[in-house]
Amino acid sequence: MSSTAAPGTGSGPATPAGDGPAGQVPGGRRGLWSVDDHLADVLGAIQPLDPIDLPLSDALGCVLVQDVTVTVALPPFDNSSMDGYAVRVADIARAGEDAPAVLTVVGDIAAGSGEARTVGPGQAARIMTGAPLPPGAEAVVPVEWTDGGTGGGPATAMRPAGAAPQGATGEVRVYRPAAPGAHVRGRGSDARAGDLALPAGTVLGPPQIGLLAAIGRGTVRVRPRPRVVVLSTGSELVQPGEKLGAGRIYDSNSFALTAAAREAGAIAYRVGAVTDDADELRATIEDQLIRADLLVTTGGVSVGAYDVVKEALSAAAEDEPGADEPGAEEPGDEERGGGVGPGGRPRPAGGVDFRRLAMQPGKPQGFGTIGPDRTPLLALPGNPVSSYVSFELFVRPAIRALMGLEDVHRPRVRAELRTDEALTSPEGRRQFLRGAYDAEKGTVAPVGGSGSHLVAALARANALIVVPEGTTTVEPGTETEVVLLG
Ligand SMILES: Nc1nc2c(c(=O)[nH]1)N[C@H]1C(S)=C(S)[C@@H](COP(=O)(O)OP(=O)(O)OC[C@H]3O[C@@H](n4cnc5c(N)ncnc54)[C@H](O)[C@@H]3O)O[C@H]1N2
Ligand code: MOO
Repeated sequence: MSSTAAPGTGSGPATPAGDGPAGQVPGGRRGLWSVDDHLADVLGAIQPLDPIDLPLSDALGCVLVQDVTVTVALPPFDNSSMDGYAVRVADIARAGEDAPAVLTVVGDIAAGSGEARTVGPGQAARIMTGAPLPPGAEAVVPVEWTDGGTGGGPATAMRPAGAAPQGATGEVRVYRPAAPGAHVRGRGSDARAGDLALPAGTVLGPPQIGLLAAIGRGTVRVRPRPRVVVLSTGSELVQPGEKLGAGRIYDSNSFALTAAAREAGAIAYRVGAVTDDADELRATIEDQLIRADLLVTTGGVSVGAYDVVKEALSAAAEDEPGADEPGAEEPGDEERGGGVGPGGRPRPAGGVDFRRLAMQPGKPQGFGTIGPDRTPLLALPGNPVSSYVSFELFVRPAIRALMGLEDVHRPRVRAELRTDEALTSPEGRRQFLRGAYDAEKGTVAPVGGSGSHLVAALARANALIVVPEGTTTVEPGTETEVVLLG
């Protein structure tokens, strides 16, 4: 790798971009924001959502905010782990193939039985898996160790109670002894009442949901899934399924990003494309605020005459107190407030800040808060690959931070670059190339080129190859940093 920067800066602490023609100050008016500074700015403005009580069936993937104690022992009572006969061990101590113990069957105990008859000396109760061990019984012998009450030698199964009700009475021959507790699942052997079932901070996966149900919890206190509204902009956009006119393209961003938001754990709402009309966009955003914990827009953040997101949200920010923005000094470098930028420059409490990042793709970005609840809004560039890469790097961590998850980032690995020709990357930009990562070989190969319109190549990729800011050429065989996509 011909490099002037240490590889792997993508996962390191915030570092100044220190590059670009416009200056050396990270987040400064004329500077480029580094990827890390932008991410830190976004995450710095995100608070985990307030906890709520959720029905168990809606809590998958959520973070528990309270310790949950076992109230009902697991299992709640001694019960059989086999279909068989509940017996007293002394009665079958000398049982063998040729000398079976013959016991009187005192009845059936099905799973769910409440009161069961006591098993006395010389007696057995026919018992089903999960049924409570009756008083007096000390062990269960599986039906395969008996004649099943037929008198016809070793059984393979019980006779159905409906077809052969006599199976619950009569005699049973037992061919093998059993130790006390054999085939009995003891009360509290899994968890005892008072034990900690799950500590606060647990991410609820299927097994944890199962445990909560097993101990009888109908609702749990968790941080909810964030509601994420995804809104694409562009008068050229047509919804899939509709007829494509001249100069029009299908809206793929809103679909890709809504799917990505769901995959990240959010409840995602896709809002079909809004045309390049600032009033319409403002009205749409206003309508959507009611159901949004986070807003994501795509398109309209560059320097064109119809870059509507910038126009609409910059105008909105002008109404915010303190939104003084005299003299943006170069195209694409306008900034709006909401917090304190990495350069230490104070920003007003609300509004969206449009900035350029030392990154490719994904250079133009907007971030800020909007509406009375200061809902975070990330304005992503419109190019499909740019918006997706930006989502992975900034929106996904934001969603996961809202959920209260500790682990907000995609995993990163190092892999050997497999390519015929050296890769080139623009000086001063952290490049995220699409790649095919092979975990077995520990290699990654570029998929498609660096163009931010290459959606077909993106669909064949499973990773992003990170080329650090100071690197302009990466030779085949170089160990590179790779972000693994889901
Ligand atoms: N003079 C300059 N032009 C551009 C610059 C620049 O610095 N100076 N930056 C370029 C970069 S980098 C990017 S990225 C784009 C970002 O532009 P916008 O965010 O304003 O996005 P649009 O202009 O609306 O669209 C860009 C491109 O993507 C297509 N698009 C938009 N939305 C969708 C969608 N929902 N589904 C599919 N495709 C979409 C759109 O048709 C355009 O082709 O600006 C560069 N220009
Ligand atoms: O930065 Mo743009 O996102 O290259 O395509």
